[in-house]
Amino acid sequence: MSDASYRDAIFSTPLDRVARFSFDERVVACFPDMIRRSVPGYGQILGMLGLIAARHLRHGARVYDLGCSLGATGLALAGTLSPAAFRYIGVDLSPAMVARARETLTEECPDHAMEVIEGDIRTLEYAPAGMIVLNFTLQFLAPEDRDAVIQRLYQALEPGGVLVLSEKVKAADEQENAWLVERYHDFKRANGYSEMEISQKRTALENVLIPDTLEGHHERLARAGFARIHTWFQFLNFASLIAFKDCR
Ligand SMILES: Nc1ncnc2c1ncn2[C@@H]1O[C@H](C[S@+](CC[C@H]([NH3+])C(=O)[O-])CC(=O)[O-])[C@@H](O)[C@H]1O
Ligand SMILES: O=C(O)C(=O)Cc1ccccc1
Repeated sequence: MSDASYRDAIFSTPLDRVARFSFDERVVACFPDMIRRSVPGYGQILGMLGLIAARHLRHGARVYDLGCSLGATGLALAGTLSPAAFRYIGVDLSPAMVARARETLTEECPDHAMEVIEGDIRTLEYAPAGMIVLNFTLQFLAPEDRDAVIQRLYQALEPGGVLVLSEKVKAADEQENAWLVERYHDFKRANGYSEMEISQKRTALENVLIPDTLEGHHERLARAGFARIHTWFQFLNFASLIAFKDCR
């Protein structure tokens, strides 16, 4: 079993051609370290998911975790909620991520109902769900696919259901955006990334991770039909929103 976790050194050596970033075996091996050192507030967002579910999830309802990577959301929920409280369904397109997530969740949460599906969140047939988590995944879809996905998720949610959407965001104001990006790079430096790692990662993510503005997210969620939308977390250019489907 390959449950070792390594320090992220993917962009630590000079590359003559920086390849597009992809979620392959090399990334899986260092993913927990990478996401913790690269996403301001990641641990706090995960910690709140269980508390949000405890308040808003119908007992026993399905929870989808879309772009689940190694199943961190599943682990966080299982750490807070009883086995009868929810059924977890993680979905990821990367076979390497799915294999590792299945191993971890089977081992760490033997009493909870934890399923991981290898699939594309754009085309998946969704069953009715009480909560859907999109943690840093929508940003990797082509911008023209994002409206349709959010509309499908709205349809899949039960009345009273919630969508939690966490994303890297951009500020509409150029100066504000530049300041946020510079401080984000300071954050990465403070977390041990070198200038070369920061700049090569930036190149690898160009045209792969395309951030929307917070206003853009609010507008898209409203267009899909969500009754109430709150930004409940922001740390530099990283934010999390919660959207409520009306009880009818
Ligand atoms: N169309 C798609 N369908 C399914 N999965 C996809 C698709 N496109 C990308 N992915 C998957 O979305 C995940 C994004 S990571 C999410 C972190 C996690 N949520 C976490 O809270 O730890 C964020 C990051 O690494 O920056 C990857 O595992 C991709 O394989
Ligand atoms: O490393 C970066 O520069 C990133 O933006 C990485 C990232 C962003 C959002 C979620 C996970 C990783």
